[in-house]
Amino acid sequence: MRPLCVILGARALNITHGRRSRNTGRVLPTLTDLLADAHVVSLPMRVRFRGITTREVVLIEGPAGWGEFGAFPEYDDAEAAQWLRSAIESAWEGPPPALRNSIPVNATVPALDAAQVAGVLARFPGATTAKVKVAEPGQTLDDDLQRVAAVRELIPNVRVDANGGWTLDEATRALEALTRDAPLEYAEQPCASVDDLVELRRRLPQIRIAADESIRRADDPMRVVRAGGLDVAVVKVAPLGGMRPLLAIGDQLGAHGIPLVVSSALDSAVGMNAGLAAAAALPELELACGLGTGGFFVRDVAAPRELVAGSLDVEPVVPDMTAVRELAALPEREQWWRDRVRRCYRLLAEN
Ligand SMILES: O=C(O)CCC(=O)c1ccccc1C(=O)O
Ligand SMILES: [Mg+2]
Repeated sequence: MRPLCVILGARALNITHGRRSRNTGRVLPTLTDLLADAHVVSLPMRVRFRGITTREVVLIEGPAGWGEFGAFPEYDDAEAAQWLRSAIESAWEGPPPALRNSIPVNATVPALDAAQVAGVLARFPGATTAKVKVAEPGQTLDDDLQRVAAVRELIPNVRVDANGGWTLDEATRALEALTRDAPLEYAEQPCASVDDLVELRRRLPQIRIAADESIRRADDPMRVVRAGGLDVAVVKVAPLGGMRPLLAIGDQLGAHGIPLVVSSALDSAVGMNAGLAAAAALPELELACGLGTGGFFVRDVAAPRELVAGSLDVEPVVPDMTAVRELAALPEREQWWRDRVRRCYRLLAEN
């Protein structure tokens, strides 16, 4: 009788507390517990975004709530492990203390025809800032100019996101053209390299430059800051390893006087909880966040969050288990994600 109690007790302890890493101070559950309540879902999208039309993520339930693991499929395990760390933080530690309960978000406009712009913006009621994708492979500067003009007719405050798609000279020409009739709030990742961002800021001192990939995909997210490559920092919870790591980087950016924009990685309603919680915990928030992409899904794992006067409520949502079942990924995709969780978990357990 007695040994059995000890075994059950130890297991219960694992489920509720996991193990706290001596190096990082963060909680690591057992792999068994991590996979016990993991659900792989495939969410159909209304529009092509980042070249994809369905978004697959793993939802993980832990003692503190739900977390999401959705590292983009082409990312290697070392990079994806940060996203798993983030999912574990949400499910085993929960959100940091909130300083606000509602977050203003930007409308996000994919690289569509100008004629489709009004339809997209209709999904962002009350938004006063729009982020427009530009520099899409296969499109021209003229396509970008027409799309941005169509957006400005409905939402004058526009930021653009090139996802590093321009060379230095292309960026210079494009941003001059895009600011001929009206200013841009900022230009997000116009070029891929930090050196080009630095030089672009020197060439176009009147246009604010934001860094996204130079933060989220860098070994050292502060390098672009030290180099002087940005005016605004776009930060995402999962690639930075969680809400608390995001807040720690936010502290450092704040010390440099750089404002933050918390943005989604095309997260499901569960992943969006973490983005909203991180934005709610920032000491300062002056710019609209990129957390309004939930409307891109035909169906999400919870009822869509309503945008009220351009803002989203911070209150976490829990997945609707009927939706989770109906949105379940195909068996081979489920296996692929579970294997990826195992590999990334091993990387986390080593550190
Ligand atoms: O910031 C937004 O408005 C939406 C999020 C977004 O654009 C995005 C979503 C998934 C992957 C990359 C990006 C990006 O900012 O480049
Ligand atoms: Mg971006």
